[in-house]
Amino acid sequence: MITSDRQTLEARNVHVSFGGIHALSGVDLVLNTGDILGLIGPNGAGKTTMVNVLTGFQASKPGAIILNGKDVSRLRAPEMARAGIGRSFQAARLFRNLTVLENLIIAGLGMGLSKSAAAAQGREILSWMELEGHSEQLASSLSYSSERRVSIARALALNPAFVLLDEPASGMNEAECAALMRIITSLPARMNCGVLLIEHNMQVIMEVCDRIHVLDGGRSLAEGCPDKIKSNPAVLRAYLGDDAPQTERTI
Ligand SMILES: Nc1ncnc2c1ncn2[C@@H]1O[C@H](COP(=O)(O)OP(=O)(O)OP(=O)(O)O)[C@@H](O)[C@H]1O
Repeated sequence: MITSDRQTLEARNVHVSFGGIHALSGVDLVLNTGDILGLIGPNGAGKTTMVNVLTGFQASKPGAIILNGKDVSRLRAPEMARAGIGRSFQAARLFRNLTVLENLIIAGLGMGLSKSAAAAQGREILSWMELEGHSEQLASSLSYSSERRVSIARALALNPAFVLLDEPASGMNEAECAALMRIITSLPARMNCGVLLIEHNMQVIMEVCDRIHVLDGGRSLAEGCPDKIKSNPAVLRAYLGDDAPQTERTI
């Protein structure tokens, strides 16, 4: 059920280590419904690990995930999804021998909808994602770009309050990426959801996001609106190295 209430997802003091590698060290992050938050940083900064923590695929020790004031750190991935935290994966995980609409119906059924309600919801989401023409197509026969869109559509069919998208446009050409970003921009108003977006194309991130959180080496480097981030000297150094000019330079 889509509500108009403002909801909040918080990561507090998140720590994740893999052996001796500190993937995340003391990261705080807040995502509100209605907002698009960009999560950026150089390779290995900890972006995917943060998405894994927020969606219950990875534990944070110490640290906590707080959903609307309630500690949900102990929930595992399927429970996080039911609690309203959805994600898409870098590789689409569709039921390949089912149609596109059937993939969405299964997600809706899993959320307790009747078959007709799940089908109606699925058709609506396919229209948002500009995929109406593909509803009866087998998932196995989709083009790469459509398959990625369907995987986002399926995440939306779980009716999440928060949608975490890890490089959703990776491998797409410029036009496909622009079309997808136009759709992503419309999601907060359509679903009253919050979107967390990982994307390496800085121009895209600056255009699409309300706020941007920058990670570097597992630590928070900066957070703010795109204009502030693109002229932040510490962010410039992280992306451009010590050669970054000190003034009047943006990403
Ligand atoms: N399962 C794992 N086992 C060991 N090390 C890992 C594991 N997952 C991530 N790491 C390490 O943790 C650090 C953060 O990785 P992560 O994938 O979160 O970064 P990222 O910012 O998403 O990088 P990229 O932009 O390259 O996708 C990296 O040093 C990575 O090698």
